[in-house]
Amino acid sequence: MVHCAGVVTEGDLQYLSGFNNEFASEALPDALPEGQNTPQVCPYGLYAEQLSGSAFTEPRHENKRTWFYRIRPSVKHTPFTKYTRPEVGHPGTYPVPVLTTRWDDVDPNPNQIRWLPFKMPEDSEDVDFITGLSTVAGAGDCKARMGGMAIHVYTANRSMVDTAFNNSDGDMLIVPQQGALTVRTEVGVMRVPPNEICVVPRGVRFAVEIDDEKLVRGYVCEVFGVHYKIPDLGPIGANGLANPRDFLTPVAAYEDRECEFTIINKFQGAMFQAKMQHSPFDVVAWHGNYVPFKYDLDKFMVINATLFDHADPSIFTVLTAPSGIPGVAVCDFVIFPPRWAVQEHTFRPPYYHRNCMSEFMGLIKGEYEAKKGAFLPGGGSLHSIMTPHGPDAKTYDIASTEALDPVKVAEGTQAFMFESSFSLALTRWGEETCETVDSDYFQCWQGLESNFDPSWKKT
Ligand SMILES: O=C(O)Cc1cc(O)ccc1O
Ligand SMILES: [Fe+2]
Repeated sequence: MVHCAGVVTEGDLQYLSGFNNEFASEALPDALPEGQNTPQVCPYGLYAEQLSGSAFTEPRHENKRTWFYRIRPSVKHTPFTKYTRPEVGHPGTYPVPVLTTRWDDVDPNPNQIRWLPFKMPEDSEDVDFITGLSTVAGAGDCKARMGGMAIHVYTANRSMVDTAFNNSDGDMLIVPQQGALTVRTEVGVMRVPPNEICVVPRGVRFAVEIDDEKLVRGYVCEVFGVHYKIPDLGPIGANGLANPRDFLTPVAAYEDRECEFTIINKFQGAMFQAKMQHSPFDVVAWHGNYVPFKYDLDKFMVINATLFDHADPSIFTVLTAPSGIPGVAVCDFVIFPPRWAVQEHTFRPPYYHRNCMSEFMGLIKGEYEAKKGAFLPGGGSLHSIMTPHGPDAKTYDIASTEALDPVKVAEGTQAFMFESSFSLALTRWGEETCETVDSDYFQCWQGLESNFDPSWKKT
């Protein structure tokens, strides 16, 4: 057997390793045209089709496109018509999902918000990734394309069948919390279990399949007008945090299948559908750098304070969707992975703070170090711009008196944050319909008593 460096095999799937590489992949030998993109006739009688992820004229290092060599061009479909998602859910058990980009649904709410785990569909409901997607919060305009984002949660108990999603609005970062997803895309197939994440760039068609009879749940961060990148490392050097080689892009995989297929298109926040008589997953070969990818969060090379004080969470940035302002993100995807805490004479948990950024947090597994036992996997929290937050009273008491031995913190845990420079607005679904807002959240800080002692003396 020949081992090809840069090709990673997981089960029956193969991936190409690297971030933002110029990749090439063919499912049949010689399916990629040699030396040019658009030959008069392509190998195997395929059609050439370019998918652009940047303006044609963007600087070379920002330029993104992929050439598909496919059985039929994507344009062979019936006209788009308005699509209404099938009614699923009902108040009291599984709340009706709502997908929106309207950020004035409810009055602004600066309060600290915590959600108990988002509710799963019942057996009697047929819910797939698309019908079970609900918008929790967001900001910015998907039309202006000057930056913006939407946070969604998905819950599902069915695979998408003969249906693909085409999001014309934004790139989707998908964070599975429960249940593995098989993400079938035009580029190839990815298997994404919890503790891995994937990104499907705007316009790349995909379908989410789940294992039989399983319930799945997770979080999605959609960004408008920008793409996710790995952050610059500055003085950290050439290595560290999320290393480029650990990002995996699927190899070409095609199906030549004639059947009635539905393309669901999210365009300017509205949903449309078009029919085609074949599978859109018919790309036999492709080359380019505008591709979906996945990443295993356990591969993150953690850097932290090794002597004293609490480092800002930007050291845990996995991916960033930069705004045009240097160092300011439309959204950073930050994790709080297992790591050693060794700081001396330090209050080790997150500090109390008010931030000029919005912080949405989710929990994939375990418990979060600032709110042990009270912030649950599959739930969430939102600490809006300038809204105070920090460890709960119990965490404060423990962390201000504990012996500061080296300890492994967050073992078996994976909490994450979508941190945005946008002032995120809750949707009605996020604030009411979802039925999991924990109205007692503020109580967790009410036990923080004054320890002030004016007679205190330096020793
Ligand atoms: O609020 C939070 O829990 C997230 C967070 C963690 C941290 O270690 C420092 C700042 C911060 O916002
Ligand atoms: Fe915070």
